[in-house]
This record gives sequence, structure tokens and C-alpha cells, in this order.
Amino acid sequence: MEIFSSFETFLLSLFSCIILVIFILIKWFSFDSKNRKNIPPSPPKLPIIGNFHQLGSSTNRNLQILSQKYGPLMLLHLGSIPTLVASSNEAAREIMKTHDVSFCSRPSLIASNIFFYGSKDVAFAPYGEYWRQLKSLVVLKLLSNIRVKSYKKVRENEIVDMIQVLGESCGTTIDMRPMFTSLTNNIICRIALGRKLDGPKYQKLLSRIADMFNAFYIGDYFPWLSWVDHIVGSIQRAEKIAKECDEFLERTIEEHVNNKKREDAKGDEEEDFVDILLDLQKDNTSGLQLQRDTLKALILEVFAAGTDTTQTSLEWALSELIRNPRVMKKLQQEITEIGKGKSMIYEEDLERMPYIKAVVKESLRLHTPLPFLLPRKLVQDVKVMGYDIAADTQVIINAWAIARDPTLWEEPNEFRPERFLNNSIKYQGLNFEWIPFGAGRRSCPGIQFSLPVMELALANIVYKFDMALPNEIKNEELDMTEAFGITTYRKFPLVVSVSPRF
Ligand code: HEM
Repeated sequence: MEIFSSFETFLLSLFSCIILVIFILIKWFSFDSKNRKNIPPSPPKLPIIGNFHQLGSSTNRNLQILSQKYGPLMLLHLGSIPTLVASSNEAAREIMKTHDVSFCSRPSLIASNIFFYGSKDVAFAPYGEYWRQLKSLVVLKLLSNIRVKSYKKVRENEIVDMIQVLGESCGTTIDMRPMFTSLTNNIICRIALGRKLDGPKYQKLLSRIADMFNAFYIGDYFPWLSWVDHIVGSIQRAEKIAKECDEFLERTIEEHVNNKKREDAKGDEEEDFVDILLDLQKDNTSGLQLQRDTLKALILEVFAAGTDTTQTSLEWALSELIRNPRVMKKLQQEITEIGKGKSMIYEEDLERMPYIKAVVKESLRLHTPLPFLLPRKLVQDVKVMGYDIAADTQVIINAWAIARDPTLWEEPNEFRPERFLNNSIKYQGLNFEWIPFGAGRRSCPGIQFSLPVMELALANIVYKFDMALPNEIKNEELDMTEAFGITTYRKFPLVVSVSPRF
């Protein structure tokens, strides 16, 4: 009996143990399946550097190739920063429309913290009330349609000056890059500061700032190695240039505060941006206290965001026109018909020139100036296209690859402005197959500011001049290699010989 009862106890204990193990296994499996994440596919990575070795010097192309294997949403590890890469129009739509509010912050980057006083500008400020107020101030007060239209004379005057310099260069060869650099710098300086900057010193300062933005800072991707940036001197270099820039901005603001130079420099022009910002600083009704650092960050932002992008777009567009004589001829016909022997093309003439608008759009498609737009940062966990994406992930959108996607664009590598004639694709980021200015809350507020400059400059150049490549290089042989940075430049500046059309 005793044996039987201990056997019974043994069986009972064994049974309880089995039940307990089954229970634990069920619990464990159900816990795991609930918590198992569906992470986007990732290319294989190396220890420490992650996927950096796969980026190469043509990052836009290399990411496009990777996306053909790993899909439109890939998760890369750039050093220790998880980075989601979107490479299709659907993925871009999910990020910048469906989940825009989750994806609308920016990563904290070393250069933006150094140059923009701790990212106090619009483009790099983290998402929040400060950014919201600042962006609406910029959109409503500095870059509104009415305000931008009021600077029409500035644009036209500067283009007349450029055409004159080009005219004086007829019969010789001329590098178009410095031409476009001074055109955009002069226009932005006059609009933002009320006057042009004298001499090459400031042009140089602006280009050094751009270089510092394009530089690579180890601490951005390996925060635990940020001391290396100090050892190699990149932080010190950036800080030195930022100090020079700060002195310049301080001087400019003081000049405006003291109302020196203003009266004689401005003539019949509208208020410049510094004037407007100083007025807004006094008038507190916007609810945003415009501190001195914010003011300086905003002034610098206009230069940083507006010069490089516009000048590189102009250089690419003119390159494509030279490389495609058929398009150049058609454009010259349109412009000549509207120009009818006038001394120049004016902004109001552009309204009757659908082809120039298509040329600019097509050039922005093939040569998206910011191929990855500006990086975003995810503010909360979110599910996108069935994948779980964790808060704080950095996000880049390969707008360049989307604009050359053969499933969206017929013969995507051809320059064919006709594809933008009679269609409804707008600049404002509603058609995700073409987003040179981004989309959603963080989209570019400078569209209306840069378009008239690009369209008017191109229209006047091709109205007045025929252009050919020097040294008997055939037009179609023009080298179109890209130099990769935040902004995609031509690797080799566009050098042309110019002859008058009439
Ligand atoms: C061809 C000329 C230009 C191009 C291609 C361009 C492109 C872009 C792109 C792609 C973004 C990021 C959008 C996103 O994250 O979705 C951006 C942001 C921005 N752009 Fe532009 N831009 C141009 C000209 C300008 C100009 C002239 C200004 C000002 C005068 C300007 C001011 C800004 C600002 C302030 C932001 C930040 C917006 C934010 O973060 O909320 N841009 N731009």
C-alpha cells in the first residue's frame, strides 16, 4: 500500500511537472511571439562600422542597388545609428504622409549644433513647439508668396548683371559655376541682408561653411568615439569658421539695429529679412521670443539652404540643355517667341513658358539636389509597411533613386522635359515619385523663393546666347559625373564657350 501511494505521489508530481513545463512553454512562446519584432531586412553588416562599407562614394547609387535586393524599406546600421532607408514612392508616402507626425524630427548633428547655435534653425531643430512656431514664422513672414514676389526687381537686376558678364565673355570659355554662385549669393544677400557682400572674403566664408556641412564627423555615427573629431581637429576647424560666421552675423545685426547703411543701400527695395526679424523680435504677438541666437541661426539658414541647392540646380539644368540640343532648340524657340526681341525675359513672361518650367522640373528629377532630402528621426515606435520601426531610428529617403525608378518613369535616365508637360505633378510633395523639395511637415519652405531664380536665369541665358563645349568636345559627350555630398554637385564644373544669338 505504501509503495502504491508513493508511486501515486510520484505520478502526481510528474504530471504536475509536465503541466507546469507545458504552461511555461506556452507562456514563453506566446510572450515571444507577441514581442518578436518584424524588423526590415538589412544587408549584412560588419562589426563596429555596420553597413558603412556599403555606402561608397556614390551613396545614392549604391543604396539604390542595395534596395533592389533588400526592398524599399531597409534597415542599415551606420556605426551605432540604426538608419531606415526608403527607396520607393510607397515607402516615401508612408513616411512623409501616413506617418508624417512620427517621422518629423531631425537627428542631432554635430555641424548643425556648431553652426546653428545648438540647432536653433528650422531645418535641424527637433520636432516640437519651438520648431513649429519658427517654421510658421518663416513661411508666413519671410518666404510667403507676396514677400517673395516683392523681391522680383532684385532677381531681375542680378540676372541682368550676370548676362552682362556672360556677354563680355563671348569668344572665350567661361566656367559657369562661379557665375551661378555669385548670382545666387548676390540675390540672397540683397534679400536677406539688404546689400551684396563685398569681395571674395565672404564668398569664401560661405563656401567654407558649406564644406563643413559636407564634412564627416565620426561622433555623428559613433557617439562613443566623438573625441576622435577633436583629436583630428574637425571640431576645432568647424568652431573656428562658426566663430567667424558669428562675428559676421553680429556685425550685420548691429548694422541693422543702428540703422546705418540701410537708407542708402536699399533704395526702393522692400524690407530685408534682418529688418523683418528685428521687427518681429520687438513685436511679441507671435508668441515666440526671438532670441539673438535664433535670429542669427535663421539668417544663416537662408544662405545654407538657399545658395548651394539653387546654384547646383542651375549648373545641372544648363548641362542637360547643352547635352541635349533637341531640348535646347525647343526651349530657345519657346523663349524667342515670347521674348520677341525684348532686351530680356521678365518674370511675368515665364507664365507663358510651359517648356522652361518642364525643363527645370526634369532637371530636378534627374539631379535631385539633396538626393536624400534631409535626414529625419522617428519620435515614437511605429509600424510601416508591416515592419516595426523603433523610436529614435534615423530615416533617409533616397529621393534620387525614386526619381529614376524604371517602374515609375519611362526611360528614367533620359532628359525628357515633355514628361512634365500636361501633367499634374506639383512641387509641393503630393506626388511621391518626385519629391526634390521633400514632403509633409518638414518639406522645404523655399520652393517659391528658388523657382523664379532658376527659371529666369536659364530663360535669359538661352534667350541671349548659344553655348558649346570647348575643345571641340561633342555636346553629348559632356561628362555628367556627380560629386557626392549633402548636395550633389557636378564633379567637373561646367565650362562653356558662349556666342550671342542676336
Ligand atoms: C533648388 C532649391 C532647393 C531645394 C532643392 C531644396 C530642398 C529641400 C529639401 C529636400 C528639404 C528637406 C525636406 C524634407 O525633409 O522633407 C528642405 C528643407 C528646407 N529648406 Fe529647402 N530647398 C531649396 C531651396 C531653399 C531655399 C531658397 C530656402 C530658403 C530661403 C530653403 C529653406 C529650407 C528650410 C528652412 C528647410 C527646413 C524645413 C523643415 O525642416 O521644416 N530651401 N529643402
